[in-house]
Amino acid sequence: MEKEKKRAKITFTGIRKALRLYEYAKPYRWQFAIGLVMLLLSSSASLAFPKLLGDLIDLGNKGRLLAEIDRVGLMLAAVLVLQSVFSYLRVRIFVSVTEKTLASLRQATYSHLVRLPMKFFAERRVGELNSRISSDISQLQDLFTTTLAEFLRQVITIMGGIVLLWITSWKLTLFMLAIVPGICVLAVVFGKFIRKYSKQVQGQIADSNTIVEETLQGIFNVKAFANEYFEIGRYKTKTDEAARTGVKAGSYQAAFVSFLILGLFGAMVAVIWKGVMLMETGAIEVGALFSFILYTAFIGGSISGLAEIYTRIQRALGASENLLEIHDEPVEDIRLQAVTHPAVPISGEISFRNVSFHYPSRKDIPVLRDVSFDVQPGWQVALVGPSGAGKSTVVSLLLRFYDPASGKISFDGRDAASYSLSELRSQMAVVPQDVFLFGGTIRENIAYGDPAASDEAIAAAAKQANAWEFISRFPEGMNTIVGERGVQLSGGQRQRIAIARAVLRNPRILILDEATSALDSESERLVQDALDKLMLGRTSIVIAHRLSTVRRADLILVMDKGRIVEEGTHEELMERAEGLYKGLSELQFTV
Ligand SMILES: Nc1ncnc2c1ncn2[C@@H]1O[C@H](COP(=O)(O)OP(=O)(O)OP(=O)(O)O)[C@@H](O)[C@H]1O
Repeated sequence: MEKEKKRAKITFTGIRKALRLYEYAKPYRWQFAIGLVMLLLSSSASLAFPKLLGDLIDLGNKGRLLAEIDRVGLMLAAVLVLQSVFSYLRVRIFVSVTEKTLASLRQATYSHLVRLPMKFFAERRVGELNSRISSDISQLQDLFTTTLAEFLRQVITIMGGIVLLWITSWKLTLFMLAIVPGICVLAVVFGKFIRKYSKQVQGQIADSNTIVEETLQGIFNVKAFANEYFEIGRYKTKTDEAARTGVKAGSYQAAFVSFLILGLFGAMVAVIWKGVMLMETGAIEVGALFSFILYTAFIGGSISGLAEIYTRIQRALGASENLLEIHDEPVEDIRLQAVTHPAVPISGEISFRNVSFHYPSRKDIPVLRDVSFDVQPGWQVALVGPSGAGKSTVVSLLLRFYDPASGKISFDGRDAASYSLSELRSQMAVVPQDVFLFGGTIRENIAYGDPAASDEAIAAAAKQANAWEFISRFPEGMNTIVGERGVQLSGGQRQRIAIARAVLRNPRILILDEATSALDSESERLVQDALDKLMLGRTSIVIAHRLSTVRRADLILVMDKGRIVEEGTHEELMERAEGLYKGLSELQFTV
């Protein structure tokens, strides 16, 4: 339903909206204008053809062919040369304008996309966003390089053709115009009908591509669950559906083609019939009739081409609407350069005052209820509690991925909302449970903590994170490529890289999501030791699963169903006979 509405809107406001994309072409508008002039010249040159050929026939008819053939032949050759030169320039200019425009559109879309708030990504699928950047922009490429030029060429051919026809014989022109526009209107209506189907096929193909992408991204899970059959079935359903719609669209397309053939050839026959009748009365000569028929063919061809172009323009409008939807989403206030010296350095004091929160996608389910706590600079705070209690949500709010629905979060006594997002986040570092490594080298992955860091600083961070020892054992050392998502490294090694990243960042607040899966004891010792060094002298908020972490914490916040149900140190909480903490600690937090 929602999609239907969007399609209908394309016709009315689509063009005006899409013109906003003109902004990206603006720097090249003069180049584009020259391209348009070239287009005008090459189209006009092609219009001279039928006229010159008609002249040639008339000359032959009057027996003056030998005397004049060189003149007409030379003119035809000149027209040919001009047309090819103009066309060459037009294509070159249009392609260059398009490539530059689309590059800046791609850059603007991407830079907008990555600055969108978490809420946006939580509600959308990666495949869908991917296709916005790739296929929607390619649709526009088509529009700028060929469709628009074709459209203008056809319009010039139709208008210029009609003017030239009128000069040759207005009677015959009127007769032709009585037939052809009717066919034109029918063709447009028919084209519009077909467009509906091709859009549907496109959507279904996009859906099936999302399945491929998700399956490949989650191939580990697919295989582990032996769910290949399920994915194959899902893909089959979608592609069969697309094929069915495609076949249906194809049968309409076929009917459309035969309609055009019948209509256009029928019109041609009628024009010849009428022309020959006029020739009998001496109103038109044979050469002129010949060029008249050629012009009519040109015009007919252009009109039928227009229907196809109409469809392509509509498709491009749909694509630009999709893109503009991303551009219309409000971005977070993110600075586009590294924050080296924050204007307002924070000390690491944190306070939550009566914070309540629900995720924007599930407004009726409260996730945090009236959460209040205070953290002094340098404290180690452990968040514990059963799964779904809201621990990760507290961290998300701390990072300001979301804003609380009510209540206040402050850093150093100042409202979190009053800090610039980039500055605030630049003073925090996260060591997540599931470490994400990019497909580059180990050095690049560590440098993600501070892209401007020197090689020495990166090596020092690796050493402090107890990662140096295994990195130096690789023949390529720091330049070792980690596979996609770091599959070539063990869990413990990945964690130490993430720790090195955080060391390099030198944050005031460290956020740590402890791994639930047990590492072997040696690896565990190395990771723990690296973390201990990292936590020293900064505030750390740990989603804790290990008893050793909680024992040492300055403050333990025990969460359950979105509330803080107990708080204090390990000793204090163990004194509560019936406490949730006591119960959890007996399970050793390995939930
Ligand atoms: N992006 C989201 N949109 C909607 N609801 C969410 C989202 N993320 C989490 N939730 C819900 O919020 C609640 C708290 O989730 P949260 O991840 O904070 O719990 P947690 O204590 O960290 O759990 P775990 O220990 O299992 O990671 C859960 O009920 C969860 O379903």
